[in-house]
Amino acid sequence: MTNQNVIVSDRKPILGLKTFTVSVSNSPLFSNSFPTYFNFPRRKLLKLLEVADKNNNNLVVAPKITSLIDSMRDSSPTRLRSSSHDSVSDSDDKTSWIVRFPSALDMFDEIVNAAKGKQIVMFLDYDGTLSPIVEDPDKAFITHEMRDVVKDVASNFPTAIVTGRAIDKVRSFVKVNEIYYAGSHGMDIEGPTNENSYGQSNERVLFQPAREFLPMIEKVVKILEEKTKWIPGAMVENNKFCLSVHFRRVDEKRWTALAEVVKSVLIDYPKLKLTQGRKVLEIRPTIKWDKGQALNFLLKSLGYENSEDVVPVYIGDDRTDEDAFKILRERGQGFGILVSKVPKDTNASYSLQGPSQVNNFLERLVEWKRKIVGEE
Ligand SMILES: O=P(O)(O)OC[C@H]1O[C@H](O[C@H]2O[C@H](CO)[C@@H](O)[C@H](O)[C@H]2O)[C@H](O)[C@@H](O)[C@@H]1O
Repeated sequence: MTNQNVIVSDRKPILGLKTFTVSVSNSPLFSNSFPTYFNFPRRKLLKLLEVADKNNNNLVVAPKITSLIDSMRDSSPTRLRSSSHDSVSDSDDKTSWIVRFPSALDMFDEIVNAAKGKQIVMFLDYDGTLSPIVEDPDKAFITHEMRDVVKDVASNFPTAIVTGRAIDKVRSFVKVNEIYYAGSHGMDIEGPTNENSYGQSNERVLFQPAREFLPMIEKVVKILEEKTKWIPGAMVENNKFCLSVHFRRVDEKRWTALAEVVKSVLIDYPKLKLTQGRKVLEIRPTIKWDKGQALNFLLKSLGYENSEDVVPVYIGDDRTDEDAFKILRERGQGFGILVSKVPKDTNASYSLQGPSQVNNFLERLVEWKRKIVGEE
């Protein structure tokens, strides 16, 4: 049993169950590093865990592959489903959802009234927020109109793009230098490269809390590229301090195989964790750092750590943006705006239906700011 990683499936507490599904890898018997699954009686499993513990092996509690596949089917953040037994229809759901999370365009006056005399700081997610979701991640371009409005926003408010992508990639799409970029889900933070209206420039790298993981991520990218190349449509994207395994173009029949490859590779990397976005499995360091922490870091860098006079506005469409929405709720400041056409479970306060509504919202914000500056 030495040098084996034991994965106990199911998140249920161990003591309550009679049998468990266990996967074993790295054994000479299973050298292809695909996980092998066994059903174990509870008593035998506890013995196995005892041995694993004595041998200092890793013990990882992981979700069952079936629950991973289920959540791969869900959109991100989790889509709300109407429950058939209480005969709530999809349209009823949508109506009650839009009442709870009204359009940020309809609530525009409330938002800017709350910001009067205060400093708005803008946080913008990239994919699905500034650019529409497309099949090929390398072709997720933004429109000229969106680029222009982002530039205008950046010259009126401190602005950051907060993304799961590598900074270099997202900068090559956005092509605006007067803003902050927080790439790799906030684990790579850079300041503006051109001086912005706030005199902030040339600081470049501000914070990289996962620097030590760089070689590990590079290695895992290579392993996954190799192990997924037989799955048509699968694509591994190196996002510097994290990586994405895309399945948007993979036939659903092969999702289980892909998820199993990813999970089997991760068995050897207990310091990496698996999360999910929109048709993408994301692998990142287990450090306690996410888009919400990046938002706090940037507000602190801008001098607003304990300020009452700041209104952070965060616009995003993905499960990972929920970390930032949650931080805004905890701070009791600003507004989270979820970009979604369908009801989703969210910590945001308002909603917008897609990048073109985001564009409208940003235009109105710039107009409003120009008007109040003109009046002063
Ligand atoms: O934080 P974000 O900026 O939203 O980045 C999250 C992921 O976005 C990208 O993938 C998503 O957009 C692709 C292009 O539209 C789409 O093909 C894919 O299915 C989406 O998941 C990016 O490629 C990923 O690396 C990011 O993790």
